[in-house]
Amino acid sequence: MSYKILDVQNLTAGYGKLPIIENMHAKVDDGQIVVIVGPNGAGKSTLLKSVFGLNSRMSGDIVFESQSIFDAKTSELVPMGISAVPQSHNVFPTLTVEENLDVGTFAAPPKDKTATKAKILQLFPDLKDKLRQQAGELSGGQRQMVAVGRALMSDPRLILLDEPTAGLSPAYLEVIFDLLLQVRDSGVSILMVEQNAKQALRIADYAYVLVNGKNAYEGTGAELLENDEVRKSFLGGGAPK
Ligand SMILES: Nc1ncnc2c1ncn2[C@@H]1O[C@H](COP(=O)(O)OP(=O)(O)OP(=O)(O)O)[C@@H](O)[C@H]1O
Repeated sequence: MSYKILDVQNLTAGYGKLPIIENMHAKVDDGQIVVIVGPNGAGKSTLLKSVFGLNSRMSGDIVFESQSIFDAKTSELVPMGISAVPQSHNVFPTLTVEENLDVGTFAAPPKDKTATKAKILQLFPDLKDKLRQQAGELSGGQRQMVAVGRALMSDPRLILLDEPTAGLSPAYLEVIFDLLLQVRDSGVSILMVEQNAKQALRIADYAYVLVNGKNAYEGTGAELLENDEVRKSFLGGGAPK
């Protein structure tokens, strides 16, 4: 099977000369949500940073839409169709919601900014009447919508999300995951790191468990939720729900 969107092959990457992830693989196909889970410090964020050109890629390859991006800089990746949402500080609190969305067009202007913004507001209707409000005044969940919305403003085909539900209440968690399903169904593939592993696996088309910088398990979200070892070691035990 060929992977149309992203193919991370045998990747070793880290910071300076220190490797954190080693010989790792991960793939994202068209229209998929792919989730990376694993213990603290496993290297999940490091993988996302490597794909987005934010740290040292040492060996292996990263292929986006059949083209190697192993040596590409972040500033080149956004116009190619990759966007990212960092884990924290991901909105400009003193800018309005609309200004935050507009920032997302700076690195790669969409073909039709008005149409792209309208599409995003259709996905996140909660933001419609808050366009002139400062992003810092919004709830955590709404801020997360702004951050994802901003990433979508460059019309990406792949977005990288680092713990989109970090710090959110359990009620909001479901809201954000539902929205991500809608984003996927709108034609944008998602590679996402998540601490709320059980819930994230429920929406995952495919998932990888990363341990100590190496691939440990992989499968569809449903397969991993039913895997006894994965459940015991990474999902807090208990029967699948
Ligand atoms: N900028 C950096 N420079 C040096 N080492 C780093 C840097 N960022 C992260 N590390 C190290 O890389 C390792 C993996 O960190 P990473 O943030 O990728 O893990 P993670 O799986 O995302 O963890 P968490 O779930 O806690 O966010 C850790 O040992 C961390 O200390």
